Amino acid sequence: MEKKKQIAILGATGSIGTQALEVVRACPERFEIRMLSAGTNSDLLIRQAIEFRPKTVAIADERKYHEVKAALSGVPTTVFAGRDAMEEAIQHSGADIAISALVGFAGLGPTLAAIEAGMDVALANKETLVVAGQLVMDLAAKHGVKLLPVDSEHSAIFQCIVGEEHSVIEKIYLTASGGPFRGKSREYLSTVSQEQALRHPNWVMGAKITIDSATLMNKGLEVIEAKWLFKLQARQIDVIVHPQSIVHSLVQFGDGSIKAQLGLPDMKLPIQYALTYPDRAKSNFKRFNFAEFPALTFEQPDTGTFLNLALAYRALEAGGSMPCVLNAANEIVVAAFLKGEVGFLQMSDIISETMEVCEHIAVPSLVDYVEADRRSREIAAGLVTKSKGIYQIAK
Ligand SMILES: NC(=O)C1=CN([C@@H]2O[C@H](COP(=O)(O)OP(=O)(O)OC[C@H]3O[C@@H](n4cnc5c(N)ncnc54)[C@H](OP(=O)(O)O)[C@@H]3O)[C@@H](O)[C@H]2O)C=CC1
Ligand SMILES: CC(=O)[C@@H](O)[C@H](O)COP(=O)(O)O
Ligand SMILES: [Mn+2]
Repeated sequence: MEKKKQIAILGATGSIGTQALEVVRACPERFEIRMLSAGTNSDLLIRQAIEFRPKTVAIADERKYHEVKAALSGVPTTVFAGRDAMEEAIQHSGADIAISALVGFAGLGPTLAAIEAGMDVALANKETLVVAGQLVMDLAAKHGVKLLPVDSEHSAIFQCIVGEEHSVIEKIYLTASGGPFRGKSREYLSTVSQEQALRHPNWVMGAKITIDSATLMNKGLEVIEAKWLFKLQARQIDVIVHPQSIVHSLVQFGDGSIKAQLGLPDMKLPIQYALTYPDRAKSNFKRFNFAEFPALTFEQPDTGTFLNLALAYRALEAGGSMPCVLNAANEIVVAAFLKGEVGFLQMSDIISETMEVCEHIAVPSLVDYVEADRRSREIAAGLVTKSKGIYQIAK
């Protein structure tokens, strides 16, 4: 009987975190939970900890410490709370693999802590690689740990290249659903609401990534993520819109052959593959039925309407701290859009302006990334405040 894989989940209460726990629940003979974390959702974290009895839990919101500690008094779990709680809980967990399922820049520190603790990382938090790709890849190499993609497109590519030499990869195609506003004009987009933007056609996900899908920033972030995961140049990464989200991505090889990975839109499959790699475990996930999808279609992204994809390629070409600046500005505008402070189209304008004015560092250290993130947020927030009045009067 093989030893059970010991798992830490950063962001256990979110969309990826809860689906990861479904995968673990379905395979108790393979997996055991060692660490769980939440931002503020103490109720769910407590229920998860009572069910899975991890060695450690972390709650970022310090005010929830006593509540979580009291609720887990009958469970052999150490509770950490506050700013460094996730790093501490990871270090003390003894896990073999960490699922990085936090959202945004907040995922970087805990993911680095998992790597430093010698854990493999099942990476959903794409922002970690967008912000500090070189640093993360170097640290993973130094500690001899694997970065296993969870993002559906990157998992698809990873599955397509198993057994292939890196030198035979000519290019990759990342598929994009096109989001809820595929085919819409800029005039239409100027009045769309948060509720409309949150209605993804195929996937149920957290709010931030759902807005990123609607603006195509998600695909921009994924282009940068792919560069680091698969050691590719920007010109080797293309985006193709595929509204059915069945073909999760494709790889073209030097002989012209293309491999694709297909399946129903269900994140449990890429999560499970990352946890069992190099094995492919059985599952009872719902199977694809050709009768339900008589046509799988593909079209070019509308980059004249959705400007974020070009901004992401620009950040990738500039390198250094620019992808970090792009990411921070994007986090600010997405939060502002969700609060009704800026309109849909203003998001790209503010990101673009932030990238123009924020200082660029060619070879950043971790401290430089933290500062670039802070400075970009400051600039973007200032631009949000400036445009807020104009947007609200126009509404
Ligand atoms: N959802 C999906 O299907 C997919 C997601 N991804 C990527 O995976 C990552 C997670 O996405 P998703 O699960 O949708 O996000 P959610 O918003 O659903 O979940 C985020 C998780 O992170 C926690 N969290 C958020 N902010 C902080 C913080 N500052 N400190 C500590 N914990 C925090 C939340 O805790 P709490 O619940 O307490 O707020 C929650 O557990 C993102 O990077 C996303 O791009 C990639 C592909 C698909
Ligand atoms: C499930 C997943 O990996 C998401 O990143 C998804 O791809 C988002 O859909 P879009 O293709 O609309 O960005
Ligand atoms: Mn994706």
